Amino acid sequence: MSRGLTATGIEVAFGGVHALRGVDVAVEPGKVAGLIGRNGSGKTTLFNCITGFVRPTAGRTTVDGVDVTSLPPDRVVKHGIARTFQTPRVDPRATVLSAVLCGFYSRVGASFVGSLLGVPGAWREEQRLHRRAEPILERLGLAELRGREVGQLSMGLIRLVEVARCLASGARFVLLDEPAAGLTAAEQERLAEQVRAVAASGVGVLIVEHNIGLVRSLCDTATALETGRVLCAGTPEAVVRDERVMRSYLGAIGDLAATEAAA
Ligand SMILES: Nc1ncnc2c1ncn2[C@@H]1O[C@H](COP(=O)(O)OP(=O)(O)OP(=O)(O)O)[C@@H](O)[C@H]1O
Repeated sequence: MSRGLTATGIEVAFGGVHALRGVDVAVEPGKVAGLIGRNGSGKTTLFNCITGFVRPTAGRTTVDGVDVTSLPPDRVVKHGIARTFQTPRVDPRATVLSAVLCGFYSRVGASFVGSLLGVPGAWREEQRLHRRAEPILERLGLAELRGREVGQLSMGLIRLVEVARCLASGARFVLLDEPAAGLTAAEQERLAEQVRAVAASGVGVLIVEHNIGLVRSLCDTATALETGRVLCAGTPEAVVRDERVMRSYLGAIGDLAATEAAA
């Protein structure tokens, strides 16, 4: 059985718009795979496809060899895939801590119901989950904010809370959609450290990111999309230096130059 998350020959059409045309992407356990491409190239559609929000018209998605193509999102989650959204989906009235704990509850649903009903043992379980959440909050720089309502935070930090929830979920594969957007340089560095730590624990990460510096420093592999097709795939270094990628993804040239000037 092949290990990893693979999407092979994925095709998606919205009416006359071919959002994805025969896209292949693979994420190995313990590795970080980057997905780049200009706006509208199909990155989010690929995430939606892998996680069951959009049905492909052709192609196949497998998790550790098990076919999960066209399963609905709640069934895909059970195969060990968690994701974030470009516009975070976190209850703005939840505290930062409870929003992150939701990630654990998605795996141990009974505990949540138990704690609501005051079932004996549920309190101890709750405390155990708190102890697991704390290091993630700490490492992402969210510990001080644990009691704050999510809705009071900046969009960048709300995105980070969603990342924390996702990383806390115990999923074997994590899909992060532009997690660094709106973060300060220090917050981005903490995010990168945490993603590396999660990958080092054996989790496979697929990350959509426009920040080329972050892609180069964080990812083991990269895939560039253009108008729904794979333009180029390989090491991040090879992909960001590929002439076709540079031409297609103009922002990368500026980012690349800035990264090199800073190095
Ligand atoms: N629900 C939809 N209905 C119709 N067209 C859609 C839908 N979702 C995406 N598209 C189209 O599919 C193409 C790919 O969009 P997608 O959002 O996947 O690109 P993206 O690379 O994630 O862009 P961005 O970086 O702006 O998020 C675009 O042409 C977009 O307009």
